[in-house]
Amino acid sequence: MQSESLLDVSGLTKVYGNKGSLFVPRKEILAVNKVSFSINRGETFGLIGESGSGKTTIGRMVMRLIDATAGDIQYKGKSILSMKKGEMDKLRNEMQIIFQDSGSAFNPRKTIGEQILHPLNKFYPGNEAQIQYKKVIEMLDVVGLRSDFYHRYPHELSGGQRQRAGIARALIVKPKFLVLDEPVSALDVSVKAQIMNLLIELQKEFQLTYLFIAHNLDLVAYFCDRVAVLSKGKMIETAPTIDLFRKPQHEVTQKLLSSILTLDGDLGDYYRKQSVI
Ligand SMILES: Nc1ncnc2c1ncn2[C@@H]1O[C@H](COP(=O)(O)OP(=O)(O)OP(=O)(O)O)[C@@H](O)[C@H]1O
Repeated sequence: MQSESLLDVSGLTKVYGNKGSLFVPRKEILAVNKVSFSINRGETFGLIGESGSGKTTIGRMVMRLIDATAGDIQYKGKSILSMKKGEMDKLRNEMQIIFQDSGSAFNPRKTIGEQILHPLNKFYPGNEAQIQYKKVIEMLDVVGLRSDFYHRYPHELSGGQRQRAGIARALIVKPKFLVLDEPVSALDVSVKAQIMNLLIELQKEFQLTYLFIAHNLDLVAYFCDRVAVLSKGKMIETAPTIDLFRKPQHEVTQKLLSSILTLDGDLGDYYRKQSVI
């Protein structure tokens, strides 16, 4: 693995708030408080913390879906916060996001194939329809869906299949960096493992770099190279995954780890086998 950094986040801060009025008092929430981290090419960097700790807000700022209040985000050494729209649009195919239920973002009235094809048309306009169609079929195959899924509608797919389709739609534009915002939280345990394995295979195949957001540690141990722990908007600990599991420094991290110790069945066994707990 190359150790050159792909993404550098420094002093990133987000304050949510209303402006206030005569009748509504001004209220501000410091959701992310001076967070800094770097992600190396090919690495999977985990961001964990309890609900409301600011993980999703960071993921969205990195994707520039929302504005940062302060700080900087550099992608390949270039500040994305100061990029003009045209420049950012070009970057959009390199940076993609997968949500908890990517399927909910699909239009219920269009087929899966049409919707996977949509970003392809946007980023690579003018390609012949037949070539575009072939690319979509190839991508369906990459994520483990048969070609007939092209003509299916979102409601005809299971949760796991929809998440596969969501991953196909993100990958069709050949991204280099993916924000995975709780990508398997909404899925059944057995499907969770399949999707996680798929993400691991895809990372190898396409040399992807991941920012993996999760609210607990149950998948982090086998998925992430390094992990950062967030609490109330602040990054309280960051370490290679194995170190974090063996020697958690912070009370919040210890608490998150203790929830794994009580895990029943497969995952608990998995961690014990790996000697991480
Ligand atoms: N659009 C918004 N307007 C106002 N406050 C918000 C908004 N989005 C998030 N917040 C607040 O910002 C803080 C961080 O929220 P965020 O969703 O980033 O946390 P999270 O760690 O991703 O939580 P979860 O695991 O529940 O998704 C919370 O206090 C939340 O209530």
